[in-house]
Amino acid sequence: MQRSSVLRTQNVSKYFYSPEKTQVLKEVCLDVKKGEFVSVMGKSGCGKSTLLYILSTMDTDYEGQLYIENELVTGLDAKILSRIRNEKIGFVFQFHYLLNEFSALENVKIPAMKLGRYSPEEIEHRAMEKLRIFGMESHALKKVHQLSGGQKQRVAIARALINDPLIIMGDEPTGNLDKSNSDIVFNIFKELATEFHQTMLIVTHDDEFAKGTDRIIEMEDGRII
Ligand SMILES: Nc1ncnc2c1ncn2[C@@H]1O[C@H](COP(=O)(O)OP(=O)(O)OP(=O)(O)O)[C@@H](O)[C@H]1O
Repeated sequence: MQRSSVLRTQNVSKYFYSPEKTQVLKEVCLDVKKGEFVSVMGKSGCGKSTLLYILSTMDTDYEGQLYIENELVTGLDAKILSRIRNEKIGFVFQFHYLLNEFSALENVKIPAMKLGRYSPEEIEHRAMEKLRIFGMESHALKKVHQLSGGQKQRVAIARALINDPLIIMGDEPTGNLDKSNSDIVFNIFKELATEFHQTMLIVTHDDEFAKGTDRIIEMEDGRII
C-alpha cells in the first residue's frame, strides 16, 4: 500500500543576503511518508539547518512550496503556522532548551498546556506516561539542573511527544552527548520508529545514527543528491 505523505517540498530555494545574494538551498524536493524514519546528512554549511527551519514552518522566507499532509502551508499567516507547529510538529535540538528552574514533568507538560486540547489531569497523565516510556518516571519531580545530559535529552524527547505530533524533527539530537548517551537516545528514536511508527526527520552528523534510519537524505551545497 502506498504510504501517505507527511511532509513534502517542491523546489524549495533559499537565499541569504550577507551582504551579497547567496543561494543556500537549491530547488529542494523531498517527500517524507507516514511512519518513515529519515536522516539528513551532509557537510557543515550545506544547508541542513536552513532546510529544517523551513520544514518546521519557522522560516517562511523561501521560494517554492511546503506541504504538510498534502495541504499547502506556504503563505499561511503566522498565527495559523504557529498552531500547525504546536499540533503537528515535535522538536528535539542539540541543546535541550528545557527550562532549568522547572521540573522534568513541568517541562514535558508545556507544549500540551500551550495547545489547550487536554484537561490538566490528562496533561499530567500524558506527561507521566511519556516520561515512563523513557525510564524517567522516577526523575519526574527533579529540576532540570539535577539531571544528566542524557536524562535531559530524554526529557526533551518526551516533551516533543506530548501532543502526539505528526512528525518529530531533530537537529543533531545526539550532537552534545557522549557515546553511551548517544546510544540511549538513538535507541529511543529507533523504538519510536519501530514500536510507535512515529514519523521522524533527523539532521545528524553521526554515521552510526544515520545508518540505523530507514532512509538517508544526503545534501551537498544546498541540494539533495
Ligand atoms: N542568517 C544567515 N545569514 C547569512 N548566511 C547564513 C545564515 N544562516 C546560515 N547561513 C549560511 O547558509 C549556509 C547553510 O547553513 P546551515 O546552517 O543550514 O548549514 P548546516 O548544513 O546546517 O551546517 P552545520 O552542519 O554546520 O550545522 C552556510 O553557508 C551558512 O553560512
